[in-house]
Amino acid sequence: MSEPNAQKAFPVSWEQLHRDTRALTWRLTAGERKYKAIVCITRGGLVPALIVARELNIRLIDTICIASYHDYKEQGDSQIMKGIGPELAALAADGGSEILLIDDLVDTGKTARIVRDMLPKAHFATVYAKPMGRPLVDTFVTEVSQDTWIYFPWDMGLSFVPPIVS
Ligand SMILES: O=P(O)(O)OC[C@H]1O[C@H](OP(=O)(O)OP(=O)(O)O)[C@H](O)[C@@H]1O
Ligand SMILES: O=c1[nH]c(=O)c2nc[nH]c2[nH]1
Ligand SMILES: [Mg+2]
Repeated sequence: MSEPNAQKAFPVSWEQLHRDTRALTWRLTAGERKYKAIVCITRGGLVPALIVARELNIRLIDTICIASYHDYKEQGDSQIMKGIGPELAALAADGGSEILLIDDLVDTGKTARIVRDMLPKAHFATVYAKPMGRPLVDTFVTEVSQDTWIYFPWDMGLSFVPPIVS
């Protein structure tokens, strides 16, 4: 995130994520392109990839395992722990024109740049986008400002909320 001190919160429930990811899939079906495989960027891309795979009836799914936010909200060096597997070598050979790359969001675009370099012809889709990363995404659903932190349902739990007026 470019402005770590100026933060707005954008909490996303499971239902909203499901709805937004279905909306992403509808956008993906609007184009002519057909995909033979999904490559999701773990871990955040796993849940959207499940939903898109179900909607597009794609069963060939691989992962690229990258971590860059080691401490909460603090970006460090990107660690690539796994690239695409040998089963997808033939599909990746032309740069991935029949591969759909999925992540939950783009923020600074650092992760997106790494996967785009690996598969330059793949279609890159995310559910959410921030302005710095947006030019690197082919299809997304909702844009939030750069100083917004998106809270995903797997990172949250039910807790007491103090009344507005006390
Ligand atoms: O555009 P960027 O600034 O690179 O940020 C976006 C990436 O950051 C998050 O992943 P993270 O590295 O936190 O790992 P995770 O998916 O395992 O939570 C998110 O899931 C994206 O992959
Ligand atoms: O849960 C998250 N929310 C975000 O807004 C974000 N940006 C990068 N990585 C992120 N992870
Ligand atoms: Mg991630």
